[in-house]
Amino acid sequence: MSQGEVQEQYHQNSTNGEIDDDDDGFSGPLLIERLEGNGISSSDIKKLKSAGFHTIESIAYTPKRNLTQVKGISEAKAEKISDEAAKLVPLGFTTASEFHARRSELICLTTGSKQLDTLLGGGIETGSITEVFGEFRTGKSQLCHTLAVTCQLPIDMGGGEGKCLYIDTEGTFRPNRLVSIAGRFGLVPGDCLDNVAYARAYNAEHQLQLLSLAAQMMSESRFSLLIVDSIMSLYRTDYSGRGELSARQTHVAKFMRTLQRLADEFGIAVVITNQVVAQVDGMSSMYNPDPKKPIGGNIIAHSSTTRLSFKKGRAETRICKIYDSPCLPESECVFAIYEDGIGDPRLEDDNDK
Ligand SMILES: Nc1ncnc2c1ncn2[C@@H]1O[C@H](COP(=O)(O)OP(=O)(O)OP(=O)(O)O)[C@@H](O)[C@H]1O
Repeated sequence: MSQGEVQEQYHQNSTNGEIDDDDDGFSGPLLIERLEGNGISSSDIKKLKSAGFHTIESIAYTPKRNLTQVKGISEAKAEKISDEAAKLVPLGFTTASEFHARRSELICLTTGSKQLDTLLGGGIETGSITEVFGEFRTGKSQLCHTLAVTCQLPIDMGGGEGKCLYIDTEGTFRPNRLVSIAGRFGLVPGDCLDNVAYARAYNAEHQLQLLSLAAQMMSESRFSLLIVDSIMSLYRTDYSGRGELSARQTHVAKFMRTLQRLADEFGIAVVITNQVVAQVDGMSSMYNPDPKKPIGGNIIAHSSTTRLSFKKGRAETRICKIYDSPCLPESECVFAIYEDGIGDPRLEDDNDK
């Protein structure tokens, strides 16, 4: 099946699903078609769309010189398009109180664990990137599966009333996990699966291309979550050695910037998982007997808004520590992995002690 066919199939399936795109409460992004007129033709719109620009926000957040790189868009045209977008998307200063009011309306997606939600100040924040890193079996993918379900819930149940886009780079996505989790939250398993758009990424270039497709799908349907599980694994195999490090980091930076743009443009939550490596510098091993750090260097560190460290606890319990956040203290909590998803440690686990 071609990419176009896959997408069409997805749309056909999703029309029967639970998420209602015509919901009155949905104030989505401004579709790029609204720019037509004032010297901007439908053929210009078509060119921009084929270059991955589907919303006026995406134009407003992009430097003019990037628009001139779109095939068939001249410098003068890029100027015009950019100016028109700037008229519709606020790009100037706002008061802190206005910004505060806007932030207080931010939706958080429930993780399935009350303790974890409390640690995170309500759950996984929409409009920003949350990175979850840890060793294997620490529950990173299990959290992703749980969020792929909870993001579909009504807002008053801790959801985002939107679909989920799931980019899987390691082949660890298991739809049967969604079925088990859907039951716990009272969702119809079939609908729940239809509301998750899944793509397996096969190389770093493909991983980036999938984001263009994601932008198009988000402009056509209501999504509340984008997952990349895991962010660096294809880079580790596609780029090897010190000699390719700079090229790798440039590509990672582009990927992260595109993720942030999608978060800003569509107000979705972006969740990425990351692997860890042993930290070898002397100071860290002096205070920590088993020091591990997430991979991807400063690029990942600076472009993830919230960074969470997962560690294994006893049996099915896991520990989440806030590693970096613009507004949360460095505290931690215990959660657990169950057949029906992430949750708070249950009483019988305490009795085992
Ligand atoms: N159906 C289930 N019920 C309960 N626990 C489960 C279930 N499926 C998986 N787990 C537990 O989840 C853990 C694996 O978590 P997860 O797949 O999220 O690891 P990860 O952190 O993503 O690791 P990796 O880096 O290897 O992908 C295992 O300990 C496993 O026992």
